[in-house]
Amino acid sequence: TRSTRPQRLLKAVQEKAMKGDPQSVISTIDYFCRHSEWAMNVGDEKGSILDSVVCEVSPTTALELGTYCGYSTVRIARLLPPGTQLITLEFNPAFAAVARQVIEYAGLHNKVCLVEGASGDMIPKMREMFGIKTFDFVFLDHWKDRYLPDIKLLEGCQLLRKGSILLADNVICPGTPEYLEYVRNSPHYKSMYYKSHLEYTKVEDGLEKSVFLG
Ligand SMILES: C[C@H](C[C@H]1O[C@@H](n2cnc3c(N)ncnc32)[C@H](O)[C@@H]1O)NC(=O)c1cc(-c2ccc(F)cc2)cc(O)c1O
Ligand SMILES: [Mg+2]
Repeated sequence: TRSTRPQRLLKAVQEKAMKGDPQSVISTIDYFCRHSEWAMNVGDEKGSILDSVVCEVSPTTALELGTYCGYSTVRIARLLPPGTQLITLEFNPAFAAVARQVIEYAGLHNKVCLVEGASGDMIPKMREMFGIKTFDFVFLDHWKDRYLPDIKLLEGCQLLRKGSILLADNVICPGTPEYLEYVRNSPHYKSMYYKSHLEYTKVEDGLEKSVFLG
């Protein structure tokens, strides 16, 4: 049967990237998505903004919602110092299988824990599964209508602390109107918008960074 796009992306990584070199895995995926097949990775332009926020926060505990092929997982994990933990949730088993191999190829499997499951089910289990107290950083990149219910779940499970940083992809395209309205008007958050473009295109998109105020 015909391969899937994530499988073709993985093949490009295995054939063209340097094993153990996260930057080469990132560049290979970006090249594949620009010149062969578009894929819904955060991409290089928004990826640079993600990098700068991760460096600024330098989180000890980080959570990613929506792994897909592991592109942003590699971007984040490559910037984390040893002893830190990035937990990434993906509920599609086929995507998770590809992501595991991309993360492994980049040599970052010791810094990443990929959990197969839906965010709504897994968030309440974070504390018992990983001994996590709170998350310093959360990257939201999963179903766009799950962003709002999931931050409310994170709040409800006391997994955010004063100063926790949320960074949300796709707040313009495909768009997360309810989420934006909430974080921009809630007294519990201070938000700012980073204008950019939809990965590998000229379409407007952006990232919303929100600080939880407690
Ligand atoms: C949602 C996907 C990303 C992944 O998230 C996993 N997922 C979902 N819900 C959950 C959960 N509740 N728990 C765990 N994992 C979960 C899924 O299986 C995908 O692998 N991302 C997108 O759909 C996405 C789409 C576009 C896009 C933009 C313009 C277009 F014309 C077409 C598509 C751009 C982007 O930048 C995206 O990020
Ligand atoms: Mg996205």
